Amino acid sequence: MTKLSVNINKLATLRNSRGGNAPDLLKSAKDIESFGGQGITIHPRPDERHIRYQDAYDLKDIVSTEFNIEGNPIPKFMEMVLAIKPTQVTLVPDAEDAITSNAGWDTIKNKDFLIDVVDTFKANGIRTSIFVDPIEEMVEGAKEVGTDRIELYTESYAKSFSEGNKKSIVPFANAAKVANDLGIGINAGHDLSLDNISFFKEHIPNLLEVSIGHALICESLYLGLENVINMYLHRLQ
Ligand SMILES: CC(=O)[C@@H](O)[C@H](O)COP(=O)(O)O
Ligand SMILES: NCC(=O)COP(=O)(O)O
Repeated sequence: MTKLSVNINKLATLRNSRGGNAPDLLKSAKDIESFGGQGITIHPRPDERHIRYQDAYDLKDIVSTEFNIEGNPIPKFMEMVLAIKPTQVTLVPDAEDAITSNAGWDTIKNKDFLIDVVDTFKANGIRTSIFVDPIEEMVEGAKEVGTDRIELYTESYAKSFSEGNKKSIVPFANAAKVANDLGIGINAGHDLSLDNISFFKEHIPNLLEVSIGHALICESLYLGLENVINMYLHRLQ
């Protein structure tokens, strides 16, 4: 079974657009869990345009499933994650002005830096995951760094799949084989959706977790949040 971690960044974006507290992020997180979500993911960015650092602290006592915090391990981010001690931290190399995540780590060039960061989080009992493109050398580099898991950056798969090209799964299946051979856990995320999730899961053995936000919230506008979560759970069995 693959766990579904619901990324609630988009709910924070909606809330922030009016400056009040609707939708109530803490209530939404609890509701998502009661609808069957097996984790809550947030990705605070330095400009706090959606999830704010304070949201992360407030969610600490609310999330009772797996809490996954994603971001670039700048000092402010590291301090926050170490104070909250979520289930998992996912390291993403985003530039400050990135609209959304747009690349995985070069785990070879950044080896020493990542070893320090991963060691720090693991010493504090926090599971680590490193966001990588589906490149076999980057998965091998992640192993060298000592991370518990990788998160496969799935935008290229999602884009090609929507254009009818299913061959884009190949690099992901190859990267997953390397990860499985090396004993690293596999997560995945970015632009996964009700349309493309089943094919992805079918081809990635031992897919432990997917984090999904943008498409899931878009789909919920038409189908309802509880219904959509259950549609994902059905596809991830
Ligand atoms: C790592 C990843 O792919 C997601 O966390 C994605 O970056 C969500 O961030 P935004 O909601 O800011 O697009
Ligand atoms: N790690 C990926 C994530 O949390 C959600 O990405 P998206 O579904 O919003 O593209």
